[in-house]
Amino acid sequence: MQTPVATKRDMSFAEVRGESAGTSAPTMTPKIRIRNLDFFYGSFQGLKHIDLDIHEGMVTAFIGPSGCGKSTLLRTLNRMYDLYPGQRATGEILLNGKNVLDPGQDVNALRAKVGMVFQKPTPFPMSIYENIAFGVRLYENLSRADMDNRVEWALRKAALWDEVKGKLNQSGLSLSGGQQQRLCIARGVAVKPEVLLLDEPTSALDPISTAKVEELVHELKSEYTIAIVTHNMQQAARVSDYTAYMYLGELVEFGLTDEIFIKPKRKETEDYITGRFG
Ligand SMILES: Nc1ncnc2c1ncn2[C@@H]1O[C@H](COP(=O)(O)OP(=O)(O)OP(=O)(O)O)[C@@H](O)[C@H]1O
Repeated sequence: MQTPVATKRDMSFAEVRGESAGTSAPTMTPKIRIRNLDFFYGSFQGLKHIDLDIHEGMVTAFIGPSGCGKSTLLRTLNRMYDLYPGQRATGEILLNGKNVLDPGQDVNALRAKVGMVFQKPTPFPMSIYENIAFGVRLYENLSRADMDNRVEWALRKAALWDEVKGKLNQSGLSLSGGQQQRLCIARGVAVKPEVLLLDEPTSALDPISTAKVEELVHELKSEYTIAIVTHNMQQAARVSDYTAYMYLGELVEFGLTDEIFIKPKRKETEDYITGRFG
């Protein structure tokens, strides 16, 4: 009889964390390694000693009660906080092995590799076409034909092409909320990032648009590493491979989504998942 091949769903927490479990099962490749990460808003510590691996080609969900630090953690990954005085991070965030917190890190280059989509759809006040071309031009000098192809490619990736192909010159603001959010996702993928950060991307959307964005996350993960913050535990269970449960700036538990939702190791996680918390 043949020995069944281990899938990622069969792996133990130790293997998921890259620790040796004493077996020959393959270990996952971390795209981002977070080590001893602290984050401060002035004197307030928003993140405490976070250690976490975000695996390549997988979806990692950050869940936890309001104010636990989910968005803060997401915003450290592409140094979005740099724009705000008094906010600082210490520790290591290794992207492809290089610490993005190093003072010498080119922040624009980092944001090209690590794109972000925000909670509220934020199209630029310009045409649908320009919403996508604008970001691409910051990083690449494409011919008109190549840019046309890139815009179409990104809109197809975001499952929006069929709805907008006849009106690319109309304002991005003329689209519905759900379409605007998919336009923002198209804008995010258009620059071909390695990692896509989604901060509650469906919280302002109706159930049909939410389902479309969730499908999209599923499609995109074959090419991108995705981290998603969500308040919606069903959504985390549906879209993610790994889940990180946070509380008061600390990472309480991290593991395969199936394990976190079916058999969490920590009582705090179980209380949150089962709705006994808060
Ligand atoms: N600009 C800021 N200045 C000071 N403190 C902040 C700032 N932004 C967030 N915080 C604090 O940092 C902590 C973490 O906030 P964060 O927004 O990361 O939480 P969250 O888990 O994403 O919450 P929510 O689910 O409500 O969006 C909270 O205590 C919050 O009050």
